[in-house]
Amino acid sequence: MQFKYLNLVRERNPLVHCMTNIVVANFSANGLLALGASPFMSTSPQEVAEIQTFGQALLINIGTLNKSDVDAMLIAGKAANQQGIPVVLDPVGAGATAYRRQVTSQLLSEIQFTAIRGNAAEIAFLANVDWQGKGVDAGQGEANLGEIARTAAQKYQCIVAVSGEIDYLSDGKNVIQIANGTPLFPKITGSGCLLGAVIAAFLGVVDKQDNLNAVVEACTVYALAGEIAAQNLSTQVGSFATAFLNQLAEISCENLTALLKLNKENNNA
Ligand SMILES: Nc1ncnc2c1ncn2[C@@H]1O[C@H](COP(=O)(O)OP(=O)(O)O)[C@@H](O)[C@H]1O
Ligand SMILES: Cc1ncsc1CCOP(=O)(O)O
Ligand SMILES: [Mg+2]
Repeated sequence: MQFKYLNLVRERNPLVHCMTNIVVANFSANGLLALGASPFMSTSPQEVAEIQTFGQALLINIGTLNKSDVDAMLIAGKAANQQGIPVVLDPVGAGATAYRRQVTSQLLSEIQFTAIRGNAAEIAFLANVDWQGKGVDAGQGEANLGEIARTAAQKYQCIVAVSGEIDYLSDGKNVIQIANGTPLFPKITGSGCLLGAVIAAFLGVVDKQDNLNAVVEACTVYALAGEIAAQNLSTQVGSFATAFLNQLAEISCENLTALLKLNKENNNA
């Protein structure tokens, strides 16, 4: 695999408008800054359409919802669609409550997303596949995650990334697996949410036809940064969060190839 978009993110410093949850806002902004992007956090209905006239990508994350935020997400998503700006959905806890189910369905019917990033439970819900989620966590299930990614990508006509021990990415046709990462990731809150923001940053520097490659590179760089950061840390989750932010800033395309566990498993659906 050739890494080409990471340097582009650092050169272009894309402005990523994050409509994200209150738990992860600070971590997400720090992660984007470390990577080389420019975070702008806002959920004000009065200004979110205007932001799409100068931003390079929009992230909509439903982690902590309220009516004003949902109104703003709909305004921002439609404005981004009009401006041709990539929009990423993180459907946090999508199937967990009736309100989240209703909001997710409304967002998906009124906004065309460029990519959706969620854990197994969240994307299984979108694909209408049985899975036992636990609040915002992935929970338990038996279904084939590559197929879930592919089904959701076909259904919503976008790139879908199912993150976890192995990430499964699909454009509705190809399914790509990334087996890098570290078990320390699920021990810090916001590691999935920041991944959605990082995907948005990568999408903000590429042409449409490169969207799948950009999402693959975003997830790969992210998982490898975590893997490198976790070396020698054992169970020190607090240190991991700091070391991971450092790695997002320090990781370079040159030292990635040897560690890579990437598998383009199935291109024939
Ligand atoms: N057990 C694991 N081993 C290695 N990497 C993991 C593991 N669980 C999650 N990851 C990585 O953590 C990051 C966040 O994904 P995830 O934990 O699935 O998100 P969420 O917080 O939304 O549930 C991804 O880069 C994913 O590859
Ligand atoms: C704990 C929590 N509760 C509502 S949103 C949120 C953050 C979830 O972040 P992530 O999915 O990245 O761990
Ligand atoms: Mg999540």
